[in-house]
Amino acid sequence: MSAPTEPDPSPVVAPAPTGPRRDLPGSAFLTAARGGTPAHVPVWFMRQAGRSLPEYRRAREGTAMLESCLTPDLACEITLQPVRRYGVDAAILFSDIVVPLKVAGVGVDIVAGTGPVIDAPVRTAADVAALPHLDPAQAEPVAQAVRLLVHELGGTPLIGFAGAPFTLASYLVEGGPSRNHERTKALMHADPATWHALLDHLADLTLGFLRAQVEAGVDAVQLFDSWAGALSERDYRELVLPHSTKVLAGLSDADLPRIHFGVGTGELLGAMGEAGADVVGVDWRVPLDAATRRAPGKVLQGNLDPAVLFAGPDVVDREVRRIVAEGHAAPAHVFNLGHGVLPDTDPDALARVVDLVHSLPVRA
Ligand SMILES: Cc1c2[nH]c(c1CCC(=O)O)Cc1[nH]c(c(CCC(=O)O)c1C)Cc1[nH]c(c(CCC(=O)O)c1C)Cc1[nH]c(c(C)c1CCC(=O)O)C2
Repeated sequence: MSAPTEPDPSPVVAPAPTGPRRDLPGSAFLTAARGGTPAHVPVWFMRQAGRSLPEYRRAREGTAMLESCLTPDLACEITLQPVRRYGVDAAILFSDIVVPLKVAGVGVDIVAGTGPVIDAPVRTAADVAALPHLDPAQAEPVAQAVRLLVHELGGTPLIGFAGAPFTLASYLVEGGPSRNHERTKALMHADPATWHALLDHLADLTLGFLRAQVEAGVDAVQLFDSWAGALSERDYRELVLPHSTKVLAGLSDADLPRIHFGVGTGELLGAMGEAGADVVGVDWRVPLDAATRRAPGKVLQGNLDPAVLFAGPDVVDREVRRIVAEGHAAPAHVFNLGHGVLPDTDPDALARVVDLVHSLPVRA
């Protein structure tokens, strides 16, 4: 008879961050994200820092994407650019969802115009077992950028973020961006034990990366499960939700708003809210008054189609007014796009959106 085996010790999660978080009672973003009534409808944009801004293109000249993310002064400057230009109600840390993989030692690069590319895709149990863990010290350049930003931002809150386990797994398994996620779905269905081991590993990595940001002083976090909309609700609930729940639950003691976002997730809005988010991000496919019925009790974030910004000021004006009015059905609303700013977007179109959102009523 074999000796009883020790139970597998679950990875030790760092203790709750105890440092004082900034108190920003005047922040419209934090008030709305907590379900309160802000002085105006808060607005920020996913990918507000990036190629649509000439000052970003100048700052990035000659520096590779991941190197920019890991250079605290540069990451700080790029994060501040859209706050200065637009007067948005929140900054989002300039980083990328593959940064924690990179600093942990996974071979990954971001190829301009393509996205993240992985040197050695992860497809077997042995590949999963060989994945490195994240030592919090490896996140130091990111923590340093957060500390610089908290100092520079004054009353504007800073949103930290990470990629959710499924979206990270899709890049790792496919080896790069994928339209159909076929290798990822093959692994999850053909070898669920390896799949769950992979997602559990990524949940720990993501949580460790978010906690490093929280300890450095971010005021809210967003978990990007950008590609979750590729899944049926049934598969999402069985194969993904427990792992995203682990990440969001691991931050519950930090007392900050947690946003959960994906694209094409109309069918998943309820489940994504159940994962433990305070705020659910909605793309442009579902109007906010319908979204609030699918994710009852959740603050909503969204949901202007980023392509509408190319349709001229009258169309944008009409769409912004419609979205703010539909947002009145939710407990609170944070205005945003339904996905990231497209690189050819005219910054003046975004500036007009900010001014218009700020002028519209918070309640019906
Ligand atoms: C899926 C995903 C990635 N990265 C991210 C996601 C989740 C959000 C989403 O769904 O868009 C998250 C991300 N990436 C970036 C941010 C910056 C913060 C912000 O929102 O302003 C955030 C929040 C910077 C970036 N991340 C990237 C850029 C462009 C790089 C450049 O300027 O050359 C930026 C500003 C690169 C990147 N990184 C990724 C892609 C698909 C790309 C685009 C590839 C390209 O078109 O060149 C992976």
